[in-house]
Amino acid sequence: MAAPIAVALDAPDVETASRWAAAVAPHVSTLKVGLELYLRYGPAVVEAVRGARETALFLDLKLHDIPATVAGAARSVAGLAPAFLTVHAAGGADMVRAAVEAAPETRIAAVTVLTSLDEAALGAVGMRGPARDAVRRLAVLAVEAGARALVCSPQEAAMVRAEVGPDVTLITPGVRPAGAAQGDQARVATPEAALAAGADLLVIGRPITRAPDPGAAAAALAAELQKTGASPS
Ligand SMILES: O=c1ccn([C@@H]2O[C@H](COP(=O)(O)O)[C@@H](O)[C@H]2O)c(=O)[nH]1
Repeated sequence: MAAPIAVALDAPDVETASRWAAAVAPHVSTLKVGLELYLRYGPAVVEAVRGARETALFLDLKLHDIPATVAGAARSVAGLAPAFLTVHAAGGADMVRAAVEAAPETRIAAVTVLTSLDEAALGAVGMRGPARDAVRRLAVLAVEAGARALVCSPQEAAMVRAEVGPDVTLITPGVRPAGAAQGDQARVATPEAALAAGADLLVIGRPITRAPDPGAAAAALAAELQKTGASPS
């Protein structure tokens, strides 16, 4: 079985993204298309990276606007049949609900607090208190508004799982294999720790795509997760 990893295809051009997709797809469950590619190429890039593969498609557009606009945006991409589409939970319950109702076949994944933010950065934008308090609040709000998936850091996964129960898909970026560069991620953990904490899907970009051989890097991570029993075989 493919490892529960969504590879973030954050590439400057569709040729690079397609090459990465072909290399990693045999080893992982999901391919993630984000703002860098989608804003440049639009829906065509989704078809290009998906190709004829069975791999699930995660459209990470982090919608954040008034409810009517988010509903329209979600409807616009629903035809691409993404397994997941992200919205920011901070857009509020009505906004999350609007996305859920506009794209009923897609799992709307509400981003709680970006994994690049540490306590100081959160304080600077006016969010007082520890990150995990904001994550908890936003997770509950989003699930009550109908979101069936949540995005949080692996450091909050166990707390969120306890809060929202087993049926919500927990997606964790901020995943770094031991020794990998942290880059701009602030709240991180290893893949094994993320799964042990209750994550269902690990978002991993640069540790795979910037490796000399992205296919080999994805295969090694998948094998490691299986060896440690962290991933289903
Ligand atoms: O809180 C969030 C939400 C989304 N992301 C996205 O995940 C990947 C992470 O890539 P790495 O190279 O493994 O850091 C990237 O596409 C982000 O847009 C996130 O990091 N944090």
